[in-house]
Amino acid sequence: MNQTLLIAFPKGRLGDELVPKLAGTPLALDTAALKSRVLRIPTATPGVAALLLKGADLPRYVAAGVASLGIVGSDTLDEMDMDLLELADLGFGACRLSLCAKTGVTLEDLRAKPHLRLATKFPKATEAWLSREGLTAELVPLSSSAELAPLLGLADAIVDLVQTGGTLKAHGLVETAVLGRSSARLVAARGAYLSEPGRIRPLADMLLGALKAKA
Ligand SMILES: Nc1ncnc2c1ncn2[C@@H]1O[C@H](COP(=O)(O)OP(=O)(O)OP(=O)(O)O)[C@@H](O)[C@H]1O
Ligand SMILES: O=P(O)(O)OC[C@H]1O[C@H](OP(=O)(O)OP(=O)(O)O)[C@H](O)[C@@H]1O
Repeated sequence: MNQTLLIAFPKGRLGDELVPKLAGTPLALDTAALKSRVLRIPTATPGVAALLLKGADLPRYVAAGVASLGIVGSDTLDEMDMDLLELADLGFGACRLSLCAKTGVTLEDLRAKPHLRLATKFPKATEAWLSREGLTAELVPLSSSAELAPLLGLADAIVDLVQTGGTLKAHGLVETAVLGRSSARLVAARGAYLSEPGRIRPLADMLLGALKAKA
């Protein structure tokens, strides 16, 4: 390969799951570089490197063709209008997007509120659910620690990701409705993938093969 191929790698939870899965495979990330502050990490395959990115920024690198492939949660993809080709559901990073309220507050209680306030960093999925349910609400934009909002009166309920349910429990909250499910997806820029399949498809196969071998 004459030009380095870049894979957009997620930082955070998905990256924490992905890095060990790739250890010992052709796409293992260089451990010394991972321990440094460097954000472009060589892999075990010459000519292939990883860019460490936050989920919310990652689709942009792929859509622009800067990265040939990316790995990102479907919850993030669903919030963004990016023309990406979804190549595979990688299965890990599974969680659900749920409406959650204080224990004892039911979905009917929330429906009955004349002015419902929902705190979330998922406005698109929340608006879509509200519209399906025939409800309206004021959205309170938050980017983290949403569980505090109902406890402190900033909102009546939250729409947030739930995996183990441990964070909800620790704050006396319960799920009142599941809006959707999420897992890690392998994505490519539609144009680049279709016009240069000979370049990107072998890389996608290498990644899928590496994950399969370690499964
Ligand atoms: N319990 C969970 N809570 C949040 N995200 C989860 C969970 N389980 C799996 N995920 C996946 O991990 C992604 C979020 O990872 P993380 O919270 O580390 O994000 P990030 O990219 O650092 O963004 P931010 O800090 O803005 O949330 C989600 O988009 C989702 O696909
Ligand atoms: O069901 P659980 O397994 O407890 O996971 C759910 C929690 O994890 C995420 O938060 P994260 O730790 O990413 O922090 P954040 O509040 O900054 O998003 C999510 O927003 C929930 O708060």
